[in-house]
Amino acid sequence: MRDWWRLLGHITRITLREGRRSAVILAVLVVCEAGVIAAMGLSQRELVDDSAAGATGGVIAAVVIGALAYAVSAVTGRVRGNLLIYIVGRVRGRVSEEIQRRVSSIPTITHLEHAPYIDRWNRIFGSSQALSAMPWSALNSVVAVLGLAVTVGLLASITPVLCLLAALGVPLVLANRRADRLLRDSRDAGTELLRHEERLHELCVSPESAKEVMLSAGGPALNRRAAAMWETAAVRETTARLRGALWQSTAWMAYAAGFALAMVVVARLIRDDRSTVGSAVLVVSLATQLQSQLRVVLDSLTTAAEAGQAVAHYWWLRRYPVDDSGISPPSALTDGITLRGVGFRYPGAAADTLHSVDLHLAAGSTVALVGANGAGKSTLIKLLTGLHVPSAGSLLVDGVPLSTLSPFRWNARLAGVHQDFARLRLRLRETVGVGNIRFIRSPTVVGSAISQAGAPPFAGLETQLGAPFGGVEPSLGQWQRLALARSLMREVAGDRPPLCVVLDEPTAALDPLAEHELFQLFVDRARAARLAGAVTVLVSHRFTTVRMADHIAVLDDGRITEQGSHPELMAAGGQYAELYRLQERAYR
Ligand SMILES: Nc1ncnc2c1ncn2[C@@H]1O[C@H](COP(=O)(O)OP(=O)(O)OP(=O)(O)O)[C@@H](O)[C@H]1O
Repeated sequence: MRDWWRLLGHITRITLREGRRSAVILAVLVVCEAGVIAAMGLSQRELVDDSAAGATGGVIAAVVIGALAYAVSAVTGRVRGNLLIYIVGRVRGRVSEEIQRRVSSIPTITHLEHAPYIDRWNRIFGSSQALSAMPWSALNSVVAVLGLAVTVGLLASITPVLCLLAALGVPLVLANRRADRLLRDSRDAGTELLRHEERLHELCVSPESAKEVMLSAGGPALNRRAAAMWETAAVRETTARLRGALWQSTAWMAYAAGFALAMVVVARLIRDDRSTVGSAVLVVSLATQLQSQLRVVLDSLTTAAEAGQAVAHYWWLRRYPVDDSGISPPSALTDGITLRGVGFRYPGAAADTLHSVDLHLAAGSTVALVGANGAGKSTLIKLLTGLHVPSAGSLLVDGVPLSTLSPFRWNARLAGVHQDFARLRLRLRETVGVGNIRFIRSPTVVGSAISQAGAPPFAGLETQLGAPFGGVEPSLGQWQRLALARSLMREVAGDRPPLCVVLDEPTAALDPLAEHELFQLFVDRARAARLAGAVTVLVSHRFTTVRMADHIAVLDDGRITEQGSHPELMAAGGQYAELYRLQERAYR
């Protein structure tokens, strides 16, 4: 509950910052609207009773109050709705920005790769509306409860038994909510089916997959499956609608019966001279408003509760460790990077991916990681770059644990390309320039990075990339060169040289000659950067490239089985030598 209040305070402060005057007007309107219902009912009662008694002054006063109440109701309803959309929209923008900023400032990628975390983000983003509306749902709840209390008080003032009418409004509102919930649940349950249905259709129309679908002649079967899924979801939704309508009709019948009984009670009171015709009018007026008042109370309580659920996720995010208090990495490596007994298990995985890895990446050297698919090479790269944190052992940078370095300052001293490089379909200048955002507008720096990576210049730096955006669609190899160019941006711009360059199959999509040239380029750079002691870590399945490395580590099922220089490993005659000879024979 403390978290709820703290968040309410936080969102209220954002609301006041975003539009203090609009917020104050809205708050006044919300409070005014609560009094309007009672004023309208009372003015109608006075109008009828004073007309019957021939009290002209009373009639005029009732007409003026009634007219004012109607006018306020009409104006406030419209203005209030628009103001609420405006204010909550602005606050939502700020809240979403804050959430995005926090998510992107987490230095590791664990939270982006694993289902429980991803579900949390989705829930936090999904509830940004409820969070932004928190001050209003809280105020609405308080005002609606007060308004309801006034209505019930007025009914009780005629005769206490009429309070039961308010009680009959509750099933009505609950039935409406149940109908909404049934519909929502059916849609939630259908979401997965519809997502599959959409994916199946996408398979048939997206250029990448359509080729395979055509080859396998599987199009009609996929379409049939997709249609069946859509139908199942549609039937579920229709059934939910019918069930909801049944609940609503039953509750309306009960409310209508209660209303009729209330009118009988009032009629008897009038007959016995214990009440007036005006009171009957008041009952009709209040009874018609009661249901909407109850709905507002329950709706605002629901919104507050929804926000309450989001509160827990929100504070979880706020408390997620984003620690940048660590020390700076050294300006140059003298010893290198050492892995001591490093183990790693992905969150939620049943087994470790890396087991007791001992490896020394000497300053200024080039180290190649080789091994079968799934051996753990990319995972090791992710640990070196701080994208994941080892589950066991230690990773030392010049003898200092990586965990004690500032993750952001360590990031700033990394360069390279990951296996799953991004295809940024922007303008060529931006696609490459994001590698060093300060120089994204510099044609000299961007142009130089492009030419050093041997990436195509296309029709100039402002060329739009990506066929879906009406631009040029680079080939896979060209995309990979663009990723390489991106990774060169920091160095080309003259930033501090990297301490660690990771190249995870950076040239898998390149032809062998291009791969050889590019790797040579990176090796030369690494040698040139020897002063900074940069370590270059390369993952490749091509042994002609791998043999150029100073040190080679062979990974098998998350363990290092062999390591040494190319001649040493060849002389040892182990797995490396066998694989090397196999590839050599294949290329002969
Ligand atoms: N995000 C992840 N969550 C859970 N398990 C993962 C994740 N990424 C990789 N793995 C698992 O870790 C193991 C090692 O994967 P990794 O990508 O490091 O292998 P690799 O040696 O680089 O393979 P390849 O040569 O195919 O690129 C695999 O069994 C893989 O299924």
